[in-house]
This record gives sequence, structure tokens and C-alpha cells, in this order.
Amino acid sequence: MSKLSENQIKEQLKHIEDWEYSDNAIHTTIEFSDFKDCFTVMTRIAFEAENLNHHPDWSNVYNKLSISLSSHEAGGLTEKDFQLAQIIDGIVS
Ligand SMILES: C[C@H](O)[C@H](O)[C@H]1CNC2=NC(N)=NC(=O)C2=N1
Repeated sequence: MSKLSENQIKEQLKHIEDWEYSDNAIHTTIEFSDFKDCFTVMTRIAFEAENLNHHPDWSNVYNKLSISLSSHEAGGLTEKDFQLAQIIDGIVS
């Protein structure tokens, strides 16, 4: 999958909520009421990521989940990153 141009990235950013673009990746932090809720969502995201064969760089501390998406093989952002971001938005909203 090919790396998106800056203009394509700008267009794609309109379709996702609460993600910021920096360092060739998109990032978000989500807060839950507790660890159990957070890990439940992480499990759901993990199944979607496997399905897409596209995986988040993420970290979790108690009720907070920080996610960065980029396409390692393309060395930047591809449509898959935005596809997964939209799926994550759907799971958390
Ligand atoms: C072999 C397999 O297709 C690759 O390693 C996939 C798996 N998941 C991936 N996830 C992400 N975020 N970027 C990749 O380039 C990537 N590549």
C-alpha cells in the first residue's frame, strides 16, 4: 500500500475524530473509567487489527490508552491507518 501525500492526509484527517498528525503518524489518547473498560476496548481493537493485518503502536497505563498509527513498511501513513482509526473511533464512541 502506498504512502499518502500531505494533501491526501489532510483530506483523510477530516474523517476521523480526536487524532493528531505528527512525525509521520496519527496519534490519540483515550481515557476510560477503569482498567477493565480500557482493556476490553483494547481486545476489540486487537481483533480488528488482526482482521486488517494492520497493527497499532500503543501503550496503556491503568485507564488510559495511547495509540499511534503508521505503516511501517511504507514509512508513513497509508489508507490502512485511516481505516483502522475509523474503526477505533467506532468502537470507542
Ligand atoms: C507481514 C505483514 O503484512 C506486515 O508485517 C504488516 C503487519 N502489520 C502492520 N502494521 C502496521 N502498523 N504497519 C505495517 O507496516 C504492518 N505490516
